[in-house]
Amino acid sequence: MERKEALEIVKAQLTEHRYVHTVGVMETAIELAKQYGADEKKAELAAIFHDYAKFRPKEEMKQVIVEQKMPSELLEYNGELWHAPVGAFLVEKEVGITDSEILDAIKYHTSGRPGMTLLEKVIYLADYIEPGRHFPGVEEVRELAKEDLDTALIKSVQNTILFLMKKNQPVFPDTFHTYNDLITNRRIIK
Ligand SMILES: Nc1ncnc2c1ncn2[C@@H]1O[C@H](COP(=O)(O)OP(=O)(O)O)[C@@H](O)[C@H]1O
Ligand SMILES: [Fe+2]
Repeated sequence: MERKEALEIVKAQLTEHRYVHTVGVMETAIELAKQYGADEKKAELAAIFHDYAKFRPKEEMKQVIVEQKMPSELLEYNGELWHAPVGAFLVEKEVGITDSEILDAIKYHTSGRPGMTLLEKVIYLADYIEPGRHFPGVEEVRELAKEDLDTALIKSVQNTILFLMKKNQPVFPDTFHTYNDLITNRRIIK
């Protein structure tokens, strides 16, 4: 699918603000893909559609999670997590994208998962550091992303966990597992 068509499709699903964010993620994801050797076209499409389901009603997302037999544990945690797996499902069903690497990058863009693929890492990180993001710690992660993908990813996952914990919010465990996986495998390499 061409970029223009993909952007038109997703624009209809998003607010203007979220659309601008999406274009930022797209540009950042392509840059990261170039830098770290991921598939640029897949990065482009995964980025464009990563927040496809962001504004679906909570009830609709809940229904998809139940009907598609996604982990029911998701329903016990922040509803903000749901748009990622539900988005992957709807992008296949409604947009017709069938590439499993693209769909998985959408599916895991919020929680991460142990054993993330290169493309999944690129999308997670691009979502975190795109130029429209302004929050404490983002500049440090932008700098790390210039040097090493996993180091930047670890920092962004740590920041996300710390952010939730400081607000006394529950943390969906996949994000802890992502952190443990990244930090453990990095130690083996070093
Ligand atoms: N492990 C987690 N447990 C609970 N909430 C999480 C977890 N990881 C991320 N979130 C929350 O999910 C929300 C959406 O995250 P994300 O999809 O990365 O960004 P965006 O808001 O751009 O869609 C954020 O508010 C974040 O704090
Ligand atoms: Fe998102």
